[in-house]
Amino acid sequence: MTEPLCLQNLSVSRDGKAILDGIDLRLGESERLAIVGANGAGKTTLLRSIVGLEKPDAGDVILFGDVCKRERDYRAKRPRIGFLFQESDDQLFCPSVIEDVAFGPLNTGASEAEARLIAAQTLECLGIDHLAERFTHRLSGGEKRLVCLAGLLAMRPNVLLLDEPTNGVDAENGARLRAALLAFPGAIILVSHDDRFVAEIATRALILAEGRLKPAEIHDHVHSHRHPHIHAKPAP
Ligand SMILES: Nc1ncnc2c1ncn2[C@@H]1O[C@H](COP(=O)(O)OP(=O)(O)OP(=O)(O)O)[C@@H](O)[C@H]1O
Repeated sequence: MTEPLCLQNLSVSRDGKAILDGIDLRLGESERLAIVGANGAGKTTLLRSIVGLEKPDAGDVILFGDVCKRERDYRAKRPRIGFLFQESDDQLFCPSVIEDVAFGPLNTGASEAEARLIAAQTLECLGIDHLAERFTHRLSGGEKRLVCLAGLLAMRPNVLLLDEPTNGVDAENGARLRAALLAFPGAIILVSHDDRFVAEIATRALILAEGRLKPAEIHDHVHSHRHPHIHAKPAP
């Protein structure tokens, strides 16, 4: 498959302030890349730029080998990219869980019966089939995260962009999330402040600071307790 994502010299600013300042990034087709950095560093802005929700001042977003400039370029690629928003309530909009997860397949041509079957299978794979008939707005924060992920996985995307997937997720659902991501065959960009989760999932890490991406090292070592760290790589 063609490389799913390439950013070339991408710059995005807001109110005259550079948020992303000449970002270059290539993502391999089954790579799991973590992007870490301080609050406000621009991680969400970077994810939004990838799917065309931010308009760059300069540079190129190349998705699956095609340069995307206009909304219709991005629209053609979005079904292949699952974007987990930082806020689950921005993502869930159907009354019941099963309807929400079936929405994507239904919207891309599956029959109602097929879409519900895909949704039921996806919920089962994630170990949350017991939530199928629940009202989405009555789920807990952690349950909502898993249901949002189910909605993305039901689309069988090539890439997942995950903005703080473990927010509000307890240990049991965290284990479900981890298993699902490790089994996912496509590429992942994981934005997270959860160093332990990053250490478990990511095959590469980058730090976003001052609008630029720098290589990071992932350490996951044991003292008296397990204690993962992620920090900037020393200059060569
Ligand atoms: N809609 C907006 N309008 C104006 N400024 C914004 C908007 N959204 C974000 N910003 C600003 O852009 C900068 C980057 O925000 P962004 O959400 O990308 O950071 P982040 O690294 O994802 O932060 P966090 O770790 O807190 O989620 C911040 O200074 C933020 O205040």
